[in-house]
Amino acid sequence: MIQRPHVLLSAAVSLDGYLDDASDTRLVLSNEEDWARVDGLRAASDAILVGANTIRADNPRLLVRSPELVAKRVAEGSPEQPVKVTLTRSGSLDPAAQFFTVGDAEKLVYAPPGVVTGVKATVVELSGLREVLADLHARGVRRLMVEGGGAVHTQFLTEGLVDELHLAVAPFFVGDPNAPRFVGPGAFPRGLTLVESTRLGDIAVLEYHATPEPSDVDIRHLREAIALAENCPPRTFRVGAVITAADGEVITTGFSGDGDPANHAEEAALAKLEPGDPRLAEATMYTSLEPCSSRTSHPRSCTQLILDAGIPRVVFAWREPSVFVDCVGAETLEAAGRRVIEVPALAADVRRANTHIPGVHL
Ligand SMILES: NC(=O)C1=CN([C@@H]2O[C@H](COP(=O)(O)OP(=O)(O)OC[C@H]3O[C@@H](n4cnc5c(N)ncnc54)[C@H](OP(=O)(O)O)[C@@H]3O)[C@@H](O)[C@H]2O)C=CC1
Ligand SMILES: Nc1c(N[C@@H]2O[C@H](COP(=O)(O)O)[C@@H](O)[C@H]2O)[nH]c(=O)[nH]c1=O
Repeated sequence: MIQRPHVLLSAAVSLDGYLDDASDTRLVLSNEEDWARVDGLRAASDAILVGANTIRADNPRLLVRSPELVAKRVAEGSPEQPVKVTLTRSGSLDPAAQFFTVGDAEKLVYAPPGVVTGVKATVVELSGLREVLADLHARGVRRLMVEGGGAVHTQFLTEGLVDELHLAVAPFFVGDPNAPRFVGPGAFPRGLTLVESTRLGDIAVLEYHATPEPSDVDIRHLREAIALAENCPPRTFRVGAVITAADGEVITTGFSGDGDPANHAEEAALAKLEPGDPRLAEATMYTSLEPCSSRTSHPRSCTQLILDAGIPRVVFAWREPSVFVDCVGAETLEAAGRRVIEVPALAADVRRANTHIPGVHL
């Protein structure tokens, strides 16, 4: 299983959810007390990440400011300052930006090959965010603070890669649609629990923890299952399924019509394994649609197949609508003691693959 750092996402927002105004100068939302809180979060991190646009717009230093906090880091055996990290596709970064020129911290730039030149930093070949996190972990980063901006926050949240979210809410409105928002449109699949709310003068600080299920690994495999449905003919429901072993490794996949035109996705995936495969006892079934609970084309429903295979955990995106039958797959599995996790934030992607079915709309 790929290891990644703990990710804490931090932002200051206006009451209407903006990170900045649309002017050339940076909007300060935090007050002194709040900056001190942010400094504490930086000091507790191994690395701080911002998007390239934040470097271009704000020219941040990304340093721990308090000498006491710096001394505490050193006393604990950490470098004086956290590693600075940025992401860019364009490579458009000014070598004179304070990100590169202020402080002795290590600087990492994740970018496609050849686009970044002239900066005093280690340039690492970029693929996806998960690969960035795996690379940071391999470099010893265990706690990553993501400071923004909105494009970066949106990606971390929609990929389910945020463990903690700390939001400072300033008591005013920006009210300008040209200003950057905290997050853009997208599917936000993980739940958040409010664990602390603190008042710092006029600033409200809200601290959330991501719910453990669905995890980022669950989100990744469920999206793989949803993508598999693209292989299905538009005959009946177009569904994809992925089964993983206890270590998260994919052991089989399937989609509607795979192997036999009447096969359901879960059935097709299971048919590729030996009956009684011992990995199934700790497996997770990811399926884009709730497993069916009754059918005419084959003798056993997918719910029954999952029960018979001994799969203890099922993650799905879209609860079956009552188009053909009233499905009770989720309830039946739960009643049998199986763990069932529904991720409705991803249901729109499944509906999109099924608009050929009467009554299914986006
Ligand atoms: N209030 C607050 O707490 C904060 C406010 N801000 C504000 O946010 C605004 C900036 O936010 P925003 O415009 O959304 O930009 P971001 O800072 O999120 O940066 C976006 C840029 O980062 C790069 N990037 C993002 N994701 C990836 C990826 N997966 N792979 C490669 N490169 C990637 C791209 O750079 P490229 O274009 O070079 O390819 C992209 O254009 C500023 O106004 C700033 O003041 C920022 C941080 C905190
Ligand atoms: N404006 C704003 C934030 N902006 C963040 O702080 C960074 C500035 O870092 P530095 O140059 O080290 O002070 C900036 O690039 C952005 O990531 N953060 C907050 O907590 N509150 C605020 O009001």
